[in-house]
Amino acid sequence: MALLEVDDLVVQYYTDDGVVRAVDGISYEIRAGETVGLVGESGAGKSAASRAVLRLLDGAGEIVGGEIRFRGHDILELSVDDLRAIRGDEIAMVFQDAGAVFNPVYTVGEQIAETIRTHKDVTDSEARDRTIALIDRVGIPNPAARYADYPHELSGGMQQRAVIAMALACDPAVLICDEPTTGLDVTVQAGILELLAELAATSETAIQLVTHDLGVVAELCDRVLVQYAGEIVERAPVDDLYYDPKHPYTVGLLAATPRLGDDRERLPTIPGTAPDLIDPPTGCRFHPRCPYAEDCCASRRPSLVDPASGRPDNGDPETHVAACLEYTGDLEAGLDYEVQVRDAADSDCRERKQQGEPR
Ligand SMILES: Nc1ncnc2c1ncn2[C@@H]1O[C@H](COP(=O)(O)OP(=O)(O)OP(=O)(O)O)[C@@H](O)[C@H]1O
Repeated sequence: MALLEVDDLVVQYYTDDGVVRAVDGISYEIRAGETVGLVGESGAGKSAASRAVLRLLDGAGEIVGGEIRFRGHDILELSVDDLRAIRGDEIAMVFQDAGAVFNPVYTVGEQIAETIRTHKDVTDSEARDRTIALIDRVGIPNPAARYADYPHELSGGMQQRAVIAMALACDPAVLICDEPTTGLDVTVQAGILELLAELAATSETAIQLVTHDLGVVAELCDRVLVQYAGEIVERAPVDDLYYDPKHPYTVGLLAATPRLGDDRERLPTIPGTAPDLIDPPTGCRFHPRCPYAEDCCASRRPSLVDPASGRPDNGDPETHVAACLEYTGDLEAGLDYEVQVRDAADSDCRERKQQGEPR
């Protein structure tokens, strides 16, 4: 059964330049124990979608449509107190920025223990013991001694482990990790990813992993949602997405992801940039960057369909679906992915030449 169900969610930010529709009608569900990747380039609205789950949008942001249900209860209808009871207890978030999680004037251990005391009926010493066990579990050496450290006394990698310990404090049913390794050096990143993989494998905690890195998704996730310009353009079990991607955007992202044994010196990038969400492109939002775009792509908005049959998404999270007019029989020339990968590599090469960079 689904723990978390997001249905036709719409999130807007109000800015001086206009209304940014950061999330525009996305739907998905997450079941106990599974790890689901939400992937896409910067500005796709992944963070907005994830923050909306806990109603943690900042002042400029608003959920203007849709439903978010946790264990069947609509989160958008909950009172602030009921929401607080769920936050950090049943659903926890791991942000990129440890500074936003820990207060610099209290020790890391006190802050984790306080979270436990807020949500669970435990004595001070039980909260302390549980905290030390958590600090140990996330791989911080000398956990009893680290309990008394202030946040700034931990290295960047250790701080991020502490953030994860804080998120795990109450054994949440759902853990939302938003770019949990961004800004950390490669070795530290690998350690954090290993920790999350271990967590995914050994606990019933469902993980929603937000990242721009398909390599990370391949390592950790069971299923993937690909988000582009506020919309989900493809959804698939992880192997299907890697071995048989259906949306030209996903193909571009995969071409830009390094793989084991890759001997290309430089990876291709997707030509163009992510669109402005104040005034997104008409029709398929990817069409201005898509090598296969035809006239109809600028005027018709594709919805998620089963690529094999062209039938609308049946809502089964395991079904592979993609939003491209090719699968409803509307494209005349069709898709030829080898061309896209080659063209992307060529255009990348041309750009570098123009910039005088070595190939
Ligand atoms: N606090 C804010 N105020 C105004 N606009 C915002 C705010 N936060 C995000 N946006 C806008 O919403 C859109 C989606 O941003 P969001 O951060 O959700 O994307 P993302 O896919 O998570 O990208 P990134 O990986 O860079 O965080 C962007 O156009 C962004 O400029």
